[in-house]
Amino acid sequence: MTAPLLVLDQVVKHHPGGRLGVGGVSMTVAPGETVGLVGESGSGKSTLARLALGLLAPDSGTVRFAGLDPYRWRGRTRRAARGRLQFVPQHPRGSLNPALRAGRAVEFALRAQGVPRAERAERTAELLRQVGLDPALARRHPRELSGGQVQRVAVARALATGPDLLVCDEPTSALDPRAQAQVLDLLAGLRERMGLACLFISHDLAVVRSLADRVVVLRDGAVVEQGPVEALWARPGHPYTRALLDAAEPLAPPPTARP
Ligand SMILES: Nc1ncnc2c1ncn2[C@@H]1O[C@H](COP(=O)(O)OP(=O)(O)OP(=O)(O)O)[C@@H](O)[C@H]1O
Repeated sequence: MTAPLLVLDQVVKHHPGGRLGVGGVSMTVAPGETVGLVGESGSGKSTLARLALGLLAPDSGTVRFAGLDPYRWRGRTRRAARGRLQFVPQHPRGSLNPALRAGRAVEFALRAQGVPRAERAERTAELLRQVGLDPALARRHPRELSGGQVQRVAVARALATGPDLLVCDEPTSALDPRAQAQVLDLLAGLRERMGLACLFISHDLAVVRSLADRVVVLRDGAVVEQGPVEALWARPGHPYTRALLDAAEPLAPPPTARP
């Protein structure tokens, strides 16, 4: 069996003030696998994402990406490993500099990876095409792009470093249904074409069902249940999962299915 890319083992994290973020979480993401992380607001999803990305240190337990502790990456290891693990945020407008044209955001990511200046414009155009955007949009500022287009730029920027795993924290929840369906299609396509693994965080179970291979259900910082997506939908083993499923809205139809 292939070794998992991301491993969390008995991870505990309290926030300042003593509030529990996650309390003993163990989970994995295998190469090429999409794992949905679901749970109500405050269940610990974002805390877990930040631990996985090495932005927070666990109080106890271990986090490993490709066998290394992402919180302790330094120097050259950091640059190489950081490129393999990328983040797609909920509000990409907030993570793109409003003063910079969209293409520059992607170029900066390429520069950080040591891509020579002469190659950056062409690589940027390639990446924008890869996420379904016209490379001419590279010249626009974020305010001149739709929410869905900005999110695609954020994905292009994440792809610039050649990642093995994307951590996506509610990447579609700020989008209208049409843009949401397009970004979900994009992520599904990246998995098919590039074998990209994804830790996909969402409170929206219909979205998770459409994308994930496996689901991890968090409640109050603990995993109440995890398993393959269809098995979990057919036979939720925990009343909390059942309640989440009962409360789930059906996913809006993809744009092509609309009149
Ligand atoms: N920086 C912080 N300081 C103090 N407490 C925090 C901090 N970040 C998160 N928490 C607390 O940790 C718990 C888990 O929060 P977290 O943001 O991880 O949950 P979540 O499932 O991502 O929620 P949401 O869906 O609302 O984003 C919550 O009780 C939250 O109030």
